[in-house]
Amino acid sequence: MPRPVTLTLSGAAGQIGYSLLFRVASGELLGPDTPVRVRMLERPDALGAAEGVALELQDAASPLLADVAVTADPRTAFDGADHAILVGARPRTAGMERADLLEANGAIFRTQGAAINDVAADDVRVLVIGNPANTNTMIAAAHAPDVPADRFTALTRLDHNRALAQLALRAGVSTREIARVTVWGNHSRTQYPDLRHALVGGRPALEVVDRAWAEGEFIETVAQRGSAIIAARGGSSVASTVTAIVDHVRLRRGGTPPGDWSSAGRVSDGSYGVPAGLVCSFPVTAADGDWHVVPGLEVDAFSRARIDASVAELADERDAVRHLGLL
Ligand SMILES: NC(=O)C1=CN([C@@H]2O[C@H](COP(=O)(O)OP(=O)(O)OC[C@H]3O[C@@H](n4cnc5c(N)ncnc54)[C@H](O)[C@@H]3O)[C@@H](O)[C@H]2O)C=CC1
Ligand SMILES: O=C([O-])CC(=O)C(=O)O
Repeated sequence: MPRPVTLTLSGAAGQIGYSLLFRVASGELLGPDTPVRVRMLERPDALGAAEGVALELQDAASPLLADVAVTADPRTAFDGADHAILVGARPRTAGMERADLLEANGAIFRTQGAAINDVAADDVRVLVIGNPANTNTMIAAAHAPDVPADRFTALTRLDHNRALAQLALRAGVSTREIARVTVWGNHSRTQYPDLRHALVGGRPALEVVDRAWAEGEFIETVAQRGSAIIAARGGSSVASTVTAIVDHVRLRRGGTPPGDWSSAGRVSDGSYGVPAGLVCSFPVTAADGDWHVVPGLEVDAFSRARIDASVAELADERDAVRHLGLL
């Protein structure tokens, strides 16, 4: 057996945490031969619930679970972390303005970023799920100056999977037949799911589905899927989010298939005209355990306008958190 890796999960007693931990125990996230030390980070008032999840995790009797611990202290939780999955966030409640949400979550991600900087393993990889995911990632990375910025990603694989599924339904094919879908921008309604470079059975997607659908209904369906799930279920996506987390981590570690790519929110280095420092979803390949932005894709006027609109929202969020002193 290889040495155990340490995985720290914030929000471990929440819906996503409750489901994800059992995918860790089964070996789906980190592989069937990797023992894991799980560190569950929760708010003080949810420690009891987190302890209950830890008891259930023990009852999974997984040979891969080397150790499970629960804490409300970020510095204890991230000590030696190889993988940090940041799910815990303050949800928007009645009467909260957008700025209140940014402020409450900004404070959480500032503290956690600083703790990761100080005590996590040197090669830590950080995946942020808690919303607003892109801006939370930017704040965490900004407070971890000793950790290379490209070790931080915001989850947009859920949006990517939603795009794959909608295209597969429209084209009447399996998602296995589809490659090179991209989600650009913010994990919000302004995101741009892009079929310009996508392939269906090796053919350009825009020769298989009609352009009006690709530029209209498709984008709206994918971008508003989170809201549609909330309206239908009375709660936000959980199982599909966990599936996307598993996809993201497995692809990063195992590599994206030749000729295909995924999407992930990355600290921009200025690629595709996205201002450096913003955390924007890009097309990405994985090799040797790292994500790389796919270079050199043509961006036509339609795509440019869509990307710019989502990037403008990211810049607004950055300005708001700067104003709050969180950057
Ligand atoms: N990026 C994406 O694709 C998606 C993001 N999300 C976001 O993921 C987040 C979590 O969703 P759920 O698990 O369904 O919510 P939830 O409310 O069931 O769980 C959140 C958990 O985080 C904990 N928490 C809050 N502040 C914390 C802190 N400072 N430290 C540690 N734990 C803390 C809470 O006590 C709670 O147990 C939400 O922000 C949601 O909007 C959800 C679906 C998709
Ligand atoms: O809006 C939410 O809280 C859930 C979410 O991010 C999504 O389903 O994409």
